[in-house]
Amino acid sequence: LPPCDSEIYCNGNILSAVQTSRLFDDDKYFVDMKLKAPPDVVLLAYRNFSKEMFYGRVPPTKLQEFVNLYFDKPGTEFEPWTPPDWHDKPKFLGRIADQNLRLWAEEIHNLWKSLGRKISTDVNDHPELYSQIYIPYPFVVPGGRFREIYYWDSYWIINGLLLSEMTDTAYGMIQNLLGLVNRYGFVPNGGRIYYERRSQPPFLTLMVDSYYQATKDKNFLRKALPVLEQEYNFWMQNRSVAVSEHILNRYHVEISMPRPESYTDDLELTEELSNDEKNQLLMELKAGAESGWDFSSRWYIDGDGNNIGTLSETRTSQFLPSDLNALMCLNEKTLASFHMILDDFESAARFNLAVDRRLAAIESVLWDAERGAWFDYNLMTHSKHFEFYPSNLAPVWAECYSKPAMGEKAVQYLKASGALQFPNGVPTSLRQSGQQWDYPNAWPPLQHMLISGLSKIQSAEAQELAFDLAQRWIRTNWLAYVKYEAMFEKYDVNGDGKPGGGGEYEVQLGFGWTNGVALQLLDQYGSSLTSGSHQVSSSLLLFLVLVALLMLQCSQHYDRV
Ligand SMILES: OC[C@H]1O[C@H](O[C@H]2O[C@H](CO)[C@@H](O)[C@H](O)[C@H]2O)[C@H](O)[C@@H](O)[C@@H]1O
Repeated sequence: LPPCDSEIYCNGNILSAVQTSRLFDDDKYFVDMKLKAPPDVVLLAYRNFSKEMFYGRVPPTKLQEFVNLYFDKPGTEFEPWTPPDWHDKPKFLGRIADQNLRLWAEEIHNLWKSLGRKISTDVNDHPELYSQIYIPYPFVVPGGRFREIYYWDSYWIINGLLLSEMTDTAYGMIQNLLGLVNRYGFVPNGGRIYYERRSQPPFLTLMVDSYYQATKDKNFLRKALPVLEQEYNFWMQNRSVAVSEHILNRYHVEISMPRPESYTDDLELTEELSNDEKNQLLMELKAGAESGWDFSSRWYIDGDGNNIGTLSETRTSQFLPSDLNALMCLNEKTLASFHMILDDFESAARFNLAVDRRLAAIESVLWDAERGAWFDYNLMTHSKHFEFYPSNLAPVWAECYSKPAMGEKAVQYLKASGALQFPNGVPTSLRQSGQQWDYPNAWPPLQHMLISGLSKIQSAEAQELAFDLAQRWIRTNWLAYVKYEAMFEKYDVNGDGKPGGGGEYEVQLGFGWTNGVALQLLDQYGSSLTSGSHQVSSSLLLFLVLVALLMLQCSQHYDRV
């Protein structure tokens, strides 16, 4: 892969000086700014400017002046845009029985307008002035500091858009991502040049499937399929490992620079290390970002047993993740089904064979019959990592297991795990590491995968649990919305409507995947979900009726007296 060679946005003296001087609260702010002059002009100006300073170290006030002179604030790369396919009464709203939830769903549906972005053509004409990667179709961003398209977020965003009957916007987002595969061979983490050497969980095939299920557009499928296969091959060639006779996937990034958008975090964490250790940790942190779980004790190499561990023990590439392999299995099944739809039986057979191999690999390496779930496999200790994560049930979501009894066992595993004791969602783990992909945070994509998986199991117990978790999640989102008039990227399982926290940046509002998941759950369970407040109002009503009766009785009594 060609490295990101921008001496402004990816490496170089200006990046280092601005970030280490902490001119901005969030390192991502600077690398999202637009250049007011071509990079060579800015680089030369900086060289001359810093030469005049004592010892070449530019004082922060002077540096701020330099930044003001040569950079525009983030966000100037967009044109005003309102999705033309937005309309105010998509059908799914009518299927939501609880009036509070229906009105709230309408507001979430409205949010697509404020989260829609169109990149101006100047980014295409002068890419050297921006870190934003030009993509031709408008798209929906997560929100807050996330001012660009994100790979796996887009799956839940697109599912929400399809419910909102915004098929054209969903189509454009998928075309953008297919275009990125044509350009890079895979989909980058997000639409910025500093993200272009790592990916995120590969959900593009499932996005195409969601779009196909909504439109039945075979022409679209025919054009998308070779690109999806290209992406699949990237993951099989660059992100796989053999364990005995099996091949399984992992996250793995071989670039050892600090992440420009989290520059000072990476510098601080690695400053005491030897060069080799530093390079290794920087690669593992990027693999953590590729997993979408950045960061989590899930990737700490010694994080089993009583020891929580620290971020510097991150060894993401040394795990074969249960959820990534479940996703790859579902991708293989979906690619086989696409070939069947297009009457290419030979290619369908090729992918069905891949599914058989994947199932054998998952069941031999990740499945634990005694515990009844699928666990990440540690390549260093050659053993499974038995901590609780919602991802331990990902094969249920992907329906990638060979016997129905395994699904039922997984339900019992979940019930005994200790993760269901929280009224506001299932936590990301049971460890409080201070990282954002750990306890007490609960994330929308994980809730959705868990609920959707349980709802596919036949037993009444699994179905009831799926509904119960959907009700808890909707209540959490709704309570937070009532309190803050906002949707958050993550929530705290211990507060009734409390946003999540921890990690490298402040909790963000918006929020693309949260909205997509809420709309999907409101659609799936809309006839039975409640906001809880009509229960309050019915008890209030009962109380008022009793008071009225009492007053009536009293007045009759006084009349008689
Ligand atoms: O700036 C730190 C990291 O931020 C992103 O990760 C988080 O937000 C993404 C957008 O919602 C989400 O996809 C990811 O799962 C979150 O952990 C970014 O993706 C990272 O690469 C970046 O280092």
